[in-house]
Amino acid sequence: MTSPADVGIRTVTEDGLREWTRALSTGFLRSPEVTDTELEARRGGFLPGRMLGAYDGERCVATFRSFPQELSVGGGATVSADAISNVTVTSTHRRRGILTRMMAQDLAAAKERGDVVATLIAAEYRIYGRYGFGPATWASEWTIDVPRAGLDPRWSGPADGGRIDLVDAADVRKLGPELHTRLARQQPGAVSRDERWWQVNTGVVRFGESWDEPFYAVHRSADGEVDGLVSYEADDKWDAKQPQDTADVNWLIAATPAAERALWQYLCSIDWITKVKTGWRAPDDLLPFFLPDPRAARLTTHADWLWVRILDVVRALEARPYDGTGSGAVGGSRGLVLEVVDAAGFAGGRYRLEVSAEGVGFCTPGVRDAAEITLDVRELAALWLGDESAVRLAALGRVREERAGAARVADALLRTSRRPWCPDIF
Ligand SMILES: CC(=O)SCCNC(=O)CCNC(=O)[C@H](O)C(C)(C)COP(=O)(O)OP(=O)(O)OC[C@H]1O[C@@H](n2cnc3c(N)ncnc32)[C@H](O)[C@@H]1OP(=O)(O)O
Repeated sequence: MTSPADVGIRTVTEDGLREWTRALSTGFLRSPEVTDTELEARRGGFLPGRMLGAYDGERCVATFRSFPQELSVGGGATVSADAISNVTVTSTHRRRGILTRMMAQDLAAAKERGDVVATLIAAEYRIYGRYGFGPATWASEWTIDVPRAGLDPRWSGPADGGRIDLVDAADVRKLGPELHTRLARQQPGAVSRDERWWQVNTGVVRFGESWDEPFYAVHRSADGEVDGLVSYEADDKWDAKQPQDTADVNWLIAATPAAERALWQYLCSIDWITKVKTGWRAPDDLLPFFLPDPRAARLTTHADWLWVRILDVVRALEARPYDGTGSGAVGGSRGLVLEVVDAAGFAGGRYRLEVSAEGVGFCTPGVRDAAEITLDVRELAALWLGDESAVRLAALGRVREERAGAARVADALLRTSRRPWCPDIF
């Protein structure tokens, strides 16, 4: 067996895409055959310098890809992210440190570029904490038992002058980007969708030989503005002459609660549909409470979703808006001194976070004041967008209070009234 040192990591050239794609499929337990269709799709997403492969001789045995992304942090602000995807190590070469080497190389490059964070959606919970990532957003999936929901079976279109129309893929590519930007601006945890995202998700770019066109429905407000869009599929299930179709939501985005309600109501009103599978929603989604009987929406999955690795603490903490000032939480003190531990050396140090009455954060690095709270950079990632509670992490022994009550101050500063949510998988 080759020693780990003989497995070289290098950036992938366009010529090497077929071999790299074969390794990617192998790692994800898909057929290793690389079709010309898939190769063409991969070529379209090729970013020089951002794809890594590990090679044992000429054979690619590990894959890693990153691409530029904007991560919304609330209040219309975003930070630049190094989005990581397509991470695989072939089973013959696992647990020999190959991922660790690829990750170190990619994160160093991201830091050098000036990215504020790195992001990923983790296949398994236990992989990425060791590299400084923490779960910054969670996602929930419900299955709605439509007959139990208590909705009025009579005509149920929007009563506020809005309307719902079915549209086709070309309309989605035209209308979707602006609507998504509108949603992302107000949704901490949302990530940017580039033109390619819309092409992949409307069948223009295809990885497989077949594509089943989904249904698309748009919600327009009373003044004609597009403020909601859903992509869904339906199976064709019958049981004893009774229609038992499930509507499977690929994605649903809405910029207003009215649009969101109208689209769920629409999905639950389609004849033959007895179940609606919601896809990945915010953990505090409005959905169950739109239904007269919220228990008709059964929670089928609740799991960590977007993992974040903070590379630049100052820019991360200054980018997001703050609801609270943290004032008065501990003996009238305002702000917080955090000791951030980062074994990889990207973001460690002592920082003071202060928040003005207007909700603007100021972060000073290298302060000499005594730390009030000590935490690893992965815990800071879980707290950063407001989802996790420092008091909870302190109870778990993952945040250390150097001053009694400091975790409560952290919560008063960092927590948000609605939870962050990332609607996408990448
Ligand atoms: C963003 C994404 O793309 S998510 C998709 C991730 N990919 C997959 O899940 C595909 C299947 N799995 C794989 O390809 C590989 O097993 C990987 C990529 C998860 C790990 O690659 P490896 O090269 O084996 O990891 P590496 O040897 O660098 O492991 C480093 C450490 O992480 C641990 N580790 C790695 N994977 C796992 C895991 N799935 N569960 C628990 N621990 C893990 C190792 O035990 C090791 O621990 P140690 O440092 O204490 O010894």
